[in-house]
Amino acid sequence: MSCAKGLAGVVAGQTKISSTDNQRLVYAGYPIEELAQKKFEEVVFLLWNTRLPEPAELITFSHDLVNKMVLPAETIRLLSYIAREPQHPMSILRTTTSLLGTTNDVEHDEPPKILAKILTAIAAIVRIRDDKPLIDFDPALGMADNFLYMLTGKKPTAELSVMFNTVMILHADHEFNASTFTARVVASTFSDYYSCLTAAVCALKGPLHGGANERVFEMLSDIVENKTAPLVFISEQIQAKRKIMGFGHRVYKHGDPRAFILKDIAEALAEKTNNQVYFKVQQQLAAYMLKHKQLHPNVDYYTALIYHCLGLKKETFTMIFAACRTAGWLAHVMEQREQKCLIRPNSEYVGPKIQHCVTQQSR
Ligand SMILES: CC(=O)SCCNC(=O)CCNC(=O)[C@H](O)C(C)(C)COP(=O)(O)OP(=O)(O)OC[C@H]1O[C@@H](n2cnc3c(N)ncnc32)[C@H](O)[C@@H]1OP(=O)(O)O
Ligand SMILES: O=C([O-])CC(=O)C(=O)O
Repeated sequence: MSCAKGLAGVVAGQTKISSTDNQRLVYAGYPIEELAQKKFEEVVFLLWNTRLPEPAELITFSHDLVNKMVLPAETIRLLSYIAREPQHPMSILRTTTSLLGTTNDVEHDEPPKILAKILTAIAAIVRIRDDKPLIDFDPALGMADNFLYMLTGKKPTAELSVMFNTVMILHADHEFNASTFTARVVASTFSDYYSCLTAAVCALKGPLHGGANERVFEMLSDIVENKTAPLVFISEQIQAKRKIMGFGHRVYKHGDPRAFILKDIAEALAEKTNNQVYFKVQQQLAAYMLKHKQLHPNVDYYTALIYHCLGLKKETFTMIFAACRTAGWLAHVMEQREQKCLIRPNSEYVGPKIQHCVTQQSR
């Protein structure tokens, strides 16, 4: 038996939720470019039902999601300790996701409540770490607006609301990426929702996956703060054979379709918040990477600047990604459960040939 390194090119299962075929991202048949201007809840409905909601259904669905954006008092009490720990926020989120699966009402937790709770928990982690009071959801706002409000304490303007909904939609799903596949493996054993999500958070944390967005901003601030020439910086990194975070993709070899949309949002927000210096650096790095490595920015490249412009700290960036992707993880967990099939591939054994233990008598 031979194996494909990193399962590259291997079709590991079937899904109706999303596709990256032909280098395009499509959710349940709808191109991402057409969905980008919708409300986050509408896209969540699409991912969970593989159809868009009727107007009345959308109102009920959104209302239901938003009204579930509360945490049990006991969870908040525990979070106020856990979130202050010095570990990385993604480690805090890993523990929090697991913790959410141990409260008394967990038996009745279904995807809408789970998604709502995770968003609220992420906002709470950010606020607690900043020593700021927690913000209650506003029933007049949608889910993405509430999430941003609960994170920053400011109600988004109409313009910001459109941008943030787009950011959340573009991160919501991506077929069999590493974290979603992890969630599906756990789901395939008929484990519970929170176990699947906890495993997914662990996979997303790594720098080759969702953890890249934080490293992108680290690189940008390093360049800006040290007044290094971007082209000098990048050529040195490439010569040293280092990977440049936010570039390259396992599936997209001609550019990540999400990055094209996110680039415009990053540019607009950078201008609004006086952060153009970072955007200019990003443009120079991207031009170098295309010319010398034929590599394009991925989804994590421009979101790093977007989150910075929203006033978020870089350590929290991957949690924001996790919040958006929870919608997709839940869709895949539901689908995997319906498929009723254990994921258990084979391995190619490359260890020592058959040998025998030397017993006392044969010595
Ligand atoms: C949400 C997401 O997960 S999007 C991805 C986020 N991750 C990152 O941005 C981390 C940086 N990027 C990478 O590490 C990779 O591009 C990955 C892991 C995303 C995809 O990689 P793979 O498809 O496995 O390709 P692989 O890592 O084997 O790269 C192929 C070649 O391109 C090079 N390459 C790929 N990405 C980069 C990069 N960002 N910087 C420099 N070189 C790179 C590799 O060094 C390799 O070169 P080689 O053939 O000379 O050894
Ligand atoms: O699909 C992947 O490998 C990674 C990715 O872009 C995502 O999860 O959004």
